[in-house]
Amino acid sequence: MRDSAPSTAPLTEKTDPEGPLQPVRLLVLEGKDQGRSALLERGTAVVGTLPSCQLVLTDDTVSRRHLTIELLGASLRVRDLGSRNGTRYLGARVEVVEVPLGALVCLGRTQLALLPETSSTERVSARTELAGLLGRSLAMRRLFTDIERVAPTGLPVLLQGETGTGKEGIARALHQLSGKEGALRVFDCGAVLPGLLPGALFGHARGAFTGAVAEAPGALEAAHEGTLFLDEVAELPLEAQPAFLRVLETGGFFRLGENVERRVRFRVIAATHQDLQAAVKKGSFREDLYHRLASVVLRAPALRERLEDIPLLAEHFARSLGTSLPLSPASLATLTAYHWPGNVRELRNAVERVVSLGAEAALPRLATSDASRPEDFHATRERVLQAFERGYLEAQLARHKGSAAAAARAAGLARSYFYRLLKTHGLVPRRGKG
Ligand SMILES: Nc1ncnc2c1ncn2[C@@H]1O[C@H](COP(=O)(O)OP(=O)(O)OP(=O)(O)O)[C@@H](O)[C@H]1O
Repeated sequence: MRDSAPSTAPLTEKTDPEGPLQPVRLLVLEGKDQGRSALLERGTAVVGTLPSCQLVLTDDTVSRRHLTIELLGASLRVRDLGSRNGTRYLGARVEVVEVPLGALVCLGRTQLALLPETSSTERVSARTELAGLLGRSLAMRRLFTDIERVAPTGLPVLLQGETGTGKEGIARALHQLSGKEGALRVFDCGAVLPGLLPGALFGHARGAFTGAVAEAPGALEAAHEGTLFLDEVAELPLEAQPAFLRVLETGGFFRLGENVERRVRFRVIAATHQDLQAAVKKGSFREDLYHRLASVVLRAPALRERLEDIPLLAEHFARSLGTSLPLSPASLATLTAYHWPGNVRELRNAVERVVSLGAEAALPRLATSDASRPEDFHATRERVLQAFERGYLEAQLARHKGSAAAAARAAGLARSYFYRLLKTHGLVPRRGKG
């Protein structure tokens, strides 16, 4: 059989209905062999510590022939070869799993990225944390590289991304790594009434408007020599936009009710979850201001595009609540199958619920509330089932002290079927306990 007896030479090329096979780079992101890589152009590659493998690793948590990776076209099939420490995908131990291009797979302590060769591997950072931002996924590692490159330039940055994806965190990281002496000043354009916004941004003189009993500086002055983070920038009223563009271009501005020009120097980072170019087309956002703000555009990826980050973030949030979060494979599968419309913020809330209510009470709400996810049914089903089966079998075996016969009885399954399931998941009942 081709998969169970992989050779080190490329195997027969497959024709795939989804198009020609594109080469994939197997790149070690974490572990003893970090940076080591191999190109898979066709067929199947074996990864392990034996010199005959296509990708040879020296990590002693990796087996001699640990797994195979088969090129299928738009996806890859990863098959564990009965390794000692197992193969993990999205936190769950897997035997055979079909993964998309760009997936991360763990072999013991080694983390392997399966990258389309066309995408630049040089942009992938080796770190999993940057200035308070956590991320293990490729999307976040690429973002880390971009942040490190852009931070010291002082260029305006436009952050785009859904709500809760961490745009403010990215702005803080850019500021922290910029070397600027001044502070980071957050100004949320959506949180101030449009009529009060110019005063809050530019400051005002005494008596500039009813209630202005004393003069006050605005956010611009507070950001002097630092960074102004303009959140929800699409909400900046059209009337305030020319004056704001002017301060970005010349550094000069007027407080409301004053005719003496003041000068400031700051870096601007703007963020929005809206399509700002569409707002330009619609006429609610000035095109010249858009171009000024969008010198560099960084995208904060949605959580469902970086499922590999979920275990890391969940543990982080649990730690910050002073506890730990041992998630069962089934809980992890629920978390990775969910659509996360509220992104990392919603994950943080879910972890809080798990910590106070327990996974059984908190997680089904996610599993049933996700009617909106239209895609990836088969992959999701496969993932959830695999993780559930394994978690269930492990728990039954543990409860019955390793006796497969007793566990099968308790589960209401035929013993032969139970054994087949154990074999599929690479689980071994305790010797003599059948
Ligand atoms: N990569 C990350 N690592 C650690 N924490 C994160 C990360 N991304 C987001 N968070 C956390 O998730 C929460 C939401 O993040 P943040 O407020 O930065 O999102 P946002 O994109 O600015 O949201 P909004 O568009 O609603 O303003 C915060 O508690 C933040 O600390």
